[in-house]
Amino acid sequence: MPGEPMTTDTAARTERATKIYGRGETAVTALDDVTIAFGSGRFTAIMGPSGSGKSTLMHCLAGLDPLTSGQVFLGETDLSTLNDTALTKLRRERVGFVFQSFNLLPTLTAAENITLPLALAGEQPDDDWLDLVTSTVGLVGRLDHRPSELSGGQQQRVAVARALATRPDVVFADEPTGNLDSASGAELLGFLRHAVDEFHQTVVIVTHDPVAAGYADEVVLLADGRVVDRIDAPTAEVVRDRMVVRS
Ligand SMILES: Nc1ncnc2c1ncn2[C@@H]1O[C@H](COP(=O)(O)OP(=O)(O)OP(=O)(O)O)[C@@H](O)[C@H]1O
Repeated sequence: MPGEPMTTDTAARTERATKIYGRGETAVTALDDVTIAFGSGRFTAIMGPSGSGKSTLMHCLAGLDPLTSGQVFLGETDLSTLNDTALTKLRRERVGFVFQSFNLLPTLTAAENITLPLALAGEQPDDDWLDLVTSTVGLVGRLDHRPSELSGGQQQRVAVARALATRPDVVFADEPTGNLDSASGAELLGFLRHAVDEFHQTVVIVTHDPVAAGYADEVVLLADGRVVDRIDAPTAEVVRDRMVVRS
């Protein structure tokens, strides 16, 4: 029914989302009236040319950046109704992040980095869950190491385990394989895929890489701040072809 909150299996969605940076002549429309839903337990890759609005969409979905107009919902929660304290709490408890640059705290061990979101939220770790997550990403035996004692691939696995620690509604990953060699990148994408298949985790990544997009259930293609294409069950070849058609 019109106006009813969506009760379908949607983890996150936008409704006519517009984001304009700056004002007047220098204003940039980074998102232009985007209405899109991300299904629960699905792996979505956001793609598109540089400057097409990929990071902006992800940041707005994750409550890191407010919209100029329109709405973002995480589950049933309309982010525009939340004050800063409530938004911070939502990000801590219901959203997981993986960044291109790992963003681990150098003085903490891998285990401490992984449980940091729980500590910040004042929650007790669920040891069985953390054991499952750390063994899934192959970190058992490395948990006492600090980031500087880990390879890039291992550091990013810590970041993935940290993102999964709170069992968030959505894990957002911005170019998570951007700083990894292809073998470590493939391994990392395999872990994200496993989290979707085995833990019913919802994952949304931004990537430029058609091979990375091939791990997703769906590709959302942006251009000039708009959704211009969606590809179901993408393969790297199909993604490459569709990107060429649009370029
Ligand atoms: N904080 C900001 N202030 C002003 N303009 C911004 C800001 N952030 C992004 N933009 C502009 O908004 C547009 C979309 O940027 P965004 O970073 O979302 O694109 P992207 O698709 O993620 O690009 P890339 O692939 O290069 O990372 C660009 O024109 C960018 O210059």
